[in-house]
Amino acid sequence: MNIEPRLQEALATVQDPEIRRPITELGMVESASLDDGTVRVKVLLTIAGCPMRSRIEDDVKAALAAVPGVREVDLELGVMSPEQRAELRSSLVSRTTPFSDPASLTRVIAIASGKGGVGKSSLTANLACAMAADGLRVGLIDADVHGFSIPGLLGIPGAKPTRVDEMILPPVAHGVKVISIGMFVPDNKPVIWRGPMLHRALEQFLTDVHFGDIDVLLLDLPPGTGDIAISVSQLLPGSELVIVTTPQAAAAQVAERAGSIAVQTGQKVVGVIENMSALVLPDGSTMDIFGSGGGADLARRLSLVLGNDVPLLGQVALDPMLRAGGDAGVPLVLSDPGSAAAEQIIAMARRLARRPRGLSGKKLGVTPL
Ligand SMILES: Nc1ncnc2c1ncn2[C@@H]1O[C@H](COP(=O)(O)OP(=O)(O)OP(=O)(O)O)[C@@H](O)[C@H]1O
Repeated sequence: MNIEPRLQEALATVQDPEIRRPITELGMVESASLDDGTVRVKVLLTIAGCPMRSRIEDDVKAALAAVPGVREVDLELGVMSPEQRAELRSSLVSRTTPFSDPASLTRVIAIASGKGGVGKSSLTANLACAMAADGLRVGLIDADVHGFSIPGLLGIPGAKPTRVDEMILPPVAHGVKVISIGMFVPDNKPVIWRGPMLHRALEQFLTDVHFGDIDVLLLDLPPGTGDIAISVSQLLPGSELVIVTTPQAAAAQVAERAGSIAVQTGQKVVGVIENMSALVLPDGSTMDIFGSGGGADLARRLSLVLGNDVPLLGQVALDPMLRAGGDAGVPLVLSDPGSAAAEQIIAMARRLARRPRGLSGKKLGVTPL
């Protein structure tokens, strides 16, 4: 198809909001021509009833209207044929788990905890948003199969992924591509799957969900050392672990077990986060509701057990606003980035995402002359 360069250029600025690639690259522009100030353009949606229809419509019209000499935009919307969809799918999806490829440059970080309720999901949601706000391309898998809460924490409780045949497009919240097992079970029903089913579900997330090129993939693991933690280590052998604990000694002891699985799985524990640290009272004094020292203690013990330095990445104070941000679906790092708890999380997000990475063994995609 021959499209005038000026129109082609304008249309290339329009992205499919879910796939996040220019519509010109996705075969969505069937035709476009300029005649006496009027552009006639036909755009093909990936599926009938595409939820992004009006957004694409608006973006195409705005992009073309800005081309000098264009007075009117006559936009026709169509739907891709099954063959066109198959072509799009094969250009986007690899049937293997892309993140397990040793050449993948996506950093995969699984957030784990020993006990439940220590704030692992809240921190994962905040870390993901902090990274995205920093300009990184971020994916987030809510693998907390029995206690999935990420969609709610990110303000998209009822969101469903768009399916294009076998390809699954993750909803985007606050710039983060999110997929959760909760998006596939109707009416908040409990997930009663065990081992092999969970493994298969995770595998499907990793192969069929189109995250595209992302810098970081975060996984919110269930608490403890169950099936999912093992599956993550098998499906993503290069993944790293962050362990969340409270300052309480008993919680840190349970968390040590979650971190110690790295001895068996060969994963690297890249740090400990202490959450629910001292509450700052209105008069400026502090109160250690859950005791103190658990994070530093856990980091020290894991360093001994694993034989490498496991740092305490940071301490996040108990902060009612952090809880309120989760309830409202707007993580604290976005609603009040200047608060002490948000600053801690933002600093940890930078530390985790911006670590220099060893490139040994990775294909760089360049050929020396
Ligand atoms: N730093 C904090 N200050 C105040 N409230 C917090 C903080 N961190 C987490 N919370 C609150 O504690 C509760 C538990 O947090 P969250 O659901 O994130 O824990 P979790 O470890 O993911 O639990 P589970 O794995 O069992 O689902 C939530 O109500 C959350 O809003």
